[in-house]
Amino acid sequence: TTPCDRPAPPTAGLSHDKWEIDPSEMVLLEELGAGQFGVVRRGRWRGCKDTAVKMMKEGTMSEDEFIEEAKVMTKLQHKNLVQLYGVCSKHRPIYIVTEYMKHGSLLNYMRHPTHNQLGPAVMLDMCMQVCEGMAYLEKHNYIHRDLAARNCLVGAENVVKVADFGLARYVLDDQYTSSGGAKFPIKWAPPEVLNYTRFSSKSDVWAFGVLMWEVFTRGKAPYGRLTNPEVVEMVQRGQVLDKPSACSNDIYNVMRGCWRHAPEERPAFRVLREQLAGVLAD
Ligand SMILES: CNC(=O)Nc1cc(-c2cccc(-n3cnc4cc(C(C)(C)C)ccc4c3=O)c2C)cn(C)c1=O
Repeated sequence: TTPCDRPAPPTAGLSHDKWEIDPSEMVLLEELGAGQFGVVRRGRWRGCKDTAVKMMKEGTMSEDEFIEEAKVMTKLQHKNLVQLYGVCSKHRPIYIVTEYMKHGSLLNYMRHPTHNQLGPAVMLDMCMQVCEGMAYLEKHNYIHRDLAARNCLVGAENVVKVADFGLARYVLDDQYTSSGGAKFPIKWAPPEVLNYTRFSSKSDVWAFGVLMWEVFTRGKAPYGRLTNPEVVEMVQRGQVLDKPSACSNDIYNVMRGCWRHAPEERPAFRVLREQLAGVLAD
């Protein structure tokens, strides 16, 4: 039998005993795109397991710290998290090997004309799936730090999973890491992150509210063409995003709860899950 028929290892890793993946068992296929760390390609492990392989461009990531953290990340396993299978760290560039999601990013999926017909029920279900994955991270005291529709991925049957959780900590580009940098995700950041870069699961909740807005506007850019300084000014003043037309008042009230100025006033993901379930039922 092909190795994929072997019973799955008790852990998420691709091999039975370690997170170190043997690159000779990985066939690299087409390029999927480029992210913060360089090129990502589809891969085939041991001839049958679909994977995505991030090939870490030199100087983009603090690699040793990440390799240490990878052991923790591979233990985070949930149906709405993109599974980290392991790393190839014995050569340069190092590879980060994860589960493959065939429809790509949630943002592009929502913007795609054929998915533009997705109704509010499907949109709400997608938000609920992201919420489930985030509630799991919250339970494990794990902060994403860059939750947005672009950092979620879509698989078969509208399955949505949260990707690249925690990786922001290992980015070396200070255009991305400093709140004044051009690549800092200002439009997904709450006041305490804008002012003190104080990340928490409650700052992930703020970002989740913006992700809900992205989903219900079918992939619009939050705050339109406003510049980052203009958005910072608006958010400090307590002004929040308007209700998307595809969104009911109940759903918009859930979003607004995520945008309360004080982090402790925002609902935890485990509470958001109940709120969204309540709306689903209506
Ligand atoms: C058609 N199907 C697909 O394309 N599937 C897939 C595309 C990607 C993919 C392709 C290119 C770039 C990126 N990408 C994007 N943003 C990133 C952002 C960060 C942070 C640190 C800024 C959050 C880190 C890494 C990345 C990153 O690797 C991804 C996730 C990953 N996976 C697992 C797929 O199944």
